Amino acid sequence: MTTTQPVIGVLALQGGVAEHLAALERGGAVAEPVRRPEELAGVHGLVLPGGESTTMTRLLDTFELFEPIRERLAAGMPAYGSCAGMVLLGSRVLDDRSGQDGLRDASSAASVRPLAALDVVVRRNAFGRQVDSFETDLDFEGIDGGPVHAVFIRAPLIEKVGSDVQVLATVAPAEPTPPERGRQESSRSEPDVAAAETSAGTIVAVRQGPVLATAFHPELVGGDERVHRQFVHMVRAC
Ligand SMILES: NC(=O)CC[C@H](N)C(=O)O
Repeated sequence: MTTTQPVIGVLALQGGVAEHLAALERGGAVAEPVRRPEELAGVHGLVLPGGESTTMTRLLDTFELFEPIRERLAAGMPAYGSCAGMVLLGSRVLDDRSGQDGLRDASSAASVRPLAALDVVVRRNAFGRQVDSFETDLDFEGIDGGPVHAVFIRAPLIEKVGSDVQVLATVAPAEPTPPERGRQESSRSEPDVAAAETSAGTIVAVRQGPVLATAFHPELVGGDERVHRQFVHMVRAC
């Protein structure tokens, strides 16, 4: 349409690239896939999509994009990460509770190397097997027009935030699942309990300056691009 539309890149190494490109276009941006440093240089902001943060870490190295993206972020480029993208934008990454407690920071040689654009501690695959994937409606600070429908897929959550980080949405405490009639209490599996505790009041969307992150996938909800529109506004404001 016009030159006033910001150009927003979507990191296109793996994951839900097409959905983000479409949501950004609907949200008022010119959206471009980014696979090479030269493509990164031409965008005003960048979306890091969902997928697998370990795989994306490897691909960022292979495509020689880790350092250029880190530098742009350090220089104030607006960014939005969903799910695995949120993991990559964090400062420290914890593994899921079933694995070793892999506390990793931006300087360690680990399977997930975060870009450290957000002062948060992120736990991968945090919701446990019972709620591996789920959908819910969330109040989202700064987004009008009612709750945002949120799709969580093997989602991370944010365990700690720095003082400059604004919490935009949390998952409400889960209702404990009543045991089925006639079912032995002892037959209830561990993950039921663990999942209920983990999802209680946990942080699933944050903003720090020009960086936005959600543990869920708004790009998968057709007909509602309010989160992407919010990011387009953030890019315009920079
Ligand atoms: N839907 C997703 O992006 C899943 C994220 C994935 N579990 C990870 O840790 O990278």
